[in-house]
Amino acid sequence: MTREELIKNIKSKQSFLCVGLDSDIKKLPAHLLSEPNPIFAFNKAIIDATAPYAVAYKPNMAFYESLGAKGWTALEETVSYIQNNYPDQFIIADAKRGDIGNTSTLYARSFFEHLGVDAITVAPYMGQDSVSPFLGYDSKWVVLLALTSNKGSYDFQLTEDKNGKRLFENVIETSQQWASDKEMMYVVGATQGKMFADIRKIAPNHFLLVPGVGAQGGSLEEVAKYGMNSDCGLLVNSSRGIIYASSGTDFAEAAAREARILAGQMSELLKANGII
Ligand SMILES: O=c1ccn([C@@H]2O[C@H](COP(=O)(O)O)[C@@H](O)[C@H]2O)c(=O)[nH]1
Repeated sequence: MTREELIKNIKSKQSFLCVGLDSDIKKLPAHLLSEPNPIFAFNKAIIDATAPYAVAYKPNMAFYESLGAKGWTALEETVSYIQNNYPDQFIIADAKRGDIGNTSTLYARSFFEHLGVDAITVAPYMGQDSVSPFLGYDSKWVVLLALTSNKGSYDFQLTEDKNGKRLFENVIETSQQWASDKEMMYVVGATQGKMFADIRKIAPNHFLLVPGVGAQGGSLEEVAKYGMNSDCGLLVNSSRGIIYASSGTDFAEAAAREARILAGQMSELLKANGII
């Protein structure tokens, strides 16, 4: 999906919601466990219920890989289901990959050519040759970890060099020499609040993938206040807050309700910022 198509979808849906498919076999509603592929059955119901309110889905690889071959099958079926039934949805593999060049090349092939997702999260720690194999695929994206939502973001990402530049700023500035805002986004945690203003000073146009609202307590209003740009420039993810809103037979309706609430707030924020 191109940047223009993503922006068009955000405007027409009046939403910048990304639903996180962190589908944990141990948390599935009991009645799904007798299905031949419980994770896919769960995802399918969640997708059908939330698609009207979302522009993106983000399956996190850990939840699939931890189940071995069955998990990968569930992932493939989920990606195909979205592509066949909701072709306007942007699909992000939250894989946090990145390795020496020849290994990254095969990761890129696996996610972009085999699985066929639109984007993959990549860790910047190993530098340009670990990231560049993911670039140059038509309409595919690298989502580079910049300033994450967790407490550990303080351990390295916020440390300063001798000129006072923080590591996450270095990552964002340097990586802009590798790719444009048409194929690179950054992960910035919703829990980082006012730090979005600092990020917008060095990356005014890039899309930011923002996890951390809902279960982690980040504020959607604050993210929009400091992080929204004239194209919106945000994909805000919620996983547990949506997909586990109920553990009963009404789980899909409950997910739809949570997604609708978030999308309603997003619509107001898009209007308040003159984007729609
Ligand atoms: O900084 C980061 C980067 C990635 N994540 C991932 O996003 C979701 C968040 O899930 P919630 O249930 O909405 O908290 C999950 O897949 C994380 O691995 C993140 O949280 N922070």
